[in-house]
Amino acid sequence: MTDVQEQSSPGLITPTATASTMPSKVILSINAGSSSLKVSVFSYHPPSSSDPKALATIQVTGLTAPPATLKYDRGDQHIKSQPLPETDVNGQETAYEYIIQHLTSDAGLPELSYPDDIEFACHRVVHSGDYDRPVRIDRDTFHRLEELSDLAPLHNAGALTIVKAVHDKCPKASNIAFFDNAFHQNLPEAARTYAIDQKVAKRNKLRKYGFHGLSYAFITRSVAAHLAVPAEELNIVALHLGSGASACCIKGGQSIDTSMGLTPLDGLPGATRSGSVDPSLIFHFTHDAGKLSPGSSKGMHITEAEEILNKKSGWQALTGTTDFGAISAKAGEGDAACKLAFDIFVDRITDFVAAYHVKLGGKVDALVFAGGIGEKGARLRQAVVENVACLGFALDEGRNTKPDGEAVVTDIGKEGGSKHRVLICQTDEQAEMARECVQDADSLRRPT
Ligand SMILES: Nc1ncnc2c1ncn2[C@@H]1O[C@H](COP(=O)(O)OP(=O)(O)O)[C@@H](O)[C@H]1O
Ligand SMILES: CC(=O)OP(=O)(O)O
Ligand SMILES: [Mg+2]
Repeated sequence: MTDVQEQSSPGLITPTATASTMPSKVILSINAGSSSLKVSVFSYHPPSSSDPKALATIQVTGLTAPPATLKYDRGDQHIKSQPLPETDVNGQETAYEYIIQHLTSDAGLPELSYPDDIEFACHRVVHSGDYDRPVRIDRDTFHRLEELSDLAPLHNAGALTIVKAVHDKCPKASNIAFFDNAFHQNLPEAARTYAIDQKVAKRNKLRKYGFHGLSYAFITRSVAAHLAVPAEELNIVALHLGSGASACCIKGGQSIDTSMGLTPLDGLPGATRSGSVDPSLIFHFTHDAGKLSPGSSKGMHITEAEEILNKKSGWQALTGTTDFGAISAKAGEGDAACKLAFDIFVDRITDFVAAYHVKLGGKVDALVFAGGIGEKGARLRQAVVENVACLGFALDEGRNTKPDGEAVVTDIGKEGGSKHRVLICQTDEQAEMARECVQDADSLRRPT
């Protein structure tokens, strides 16, 4: 990748001229994570359903560890990285406004000069309840997804704020929701059922849903292609380690278990999340567990218990920062709190890798690291692989510390010394949405 100066503002191009000179259509793929907003711009040529072409990716990261940082890549050029003043960008909504303004005023991206150039806006919606396929968001679906905000308190509301902004500012775009839990829809009954009164469970839809599914779908396809194995035959243990972290056991290309549950709180700890704890712990932590937290809003009711476990725990509570890169570095320098946070993460990840290795009967094509920490955290990968060495995993130290930054999938396993492959996959939830969108474009497009 080369660094280039950003081009100045575009000259005025009329929407008609844009449409007549640009026969391709633009897809905006929007991924509202718990600490970041990542937006990619794609073009595609209807009616072709071949993979859309990535034009640009812009991301605001570190929303929970201000100042947030902007990173912008167009084509294969890195355009800029810069911190953003907290007064300008301090949450999903302001981040989106900043991003769309930035994209439409970049002369180097003539395909997206006006909001109306966007045909499809794809939104990553973490919790879908019962929807198992992407849906066009109309008034009815919007309200149904709004009702689920309580179950994904760090995600759904932020994503829906952006849906509203796109709807207001780009009225011609079709807004499509892609669901993070859809990949896990065929979890075996024993894996998805909690041992509670089944009448209540069914009535209130209390079961394991699992998340990070767009990422796991991308990982499954990319790793299968890399290993030249049909996706339907691929067995992997995949780790999506970002601000929210999860593990997934993928057998024959399908999720057969995953660490997140009814909500993204369960399983591994994260930036501000506790991960699994004894459910009784919260009643000893505070007597106000069941009271509504002041963080509740009209559209989202969360209790003190949920506020504490989702937003006041994890790396933030243990170390004072949500930046796992910094925690890793300080752990290496001997900082006790950071070392403990690092060791807790490694310990919990180890448990899932071991359990999923057994669920796959030891027939594991690869252990796959993905997400911000999985892709960039060499120390973390090394510590995890050392812990599961007895299962037949080993790293090539050189490739682990200096993986190929450009490849989607990189092999970091020890050649001849690792029974199972160890891979890094640069996962791309935005690309996954755009690809699924193009494949179903005719049924997803809003009627004219
Ligand atoms: N070099 C690094 N080593 C370990 N972790 C890193 C590194 N660089 C970034 N990270 C971490 O990646 C996490 C963000 O992951 P990402 O997948 O982008 O988040 P999100 O869940 O918001 O999509 C943050 O905790 C960040 O500190
Ligand atoms: C589901 C989830 O936790 O997502 P993220 O890691 O993007 O916050
Ligand atoms: Mg993410």
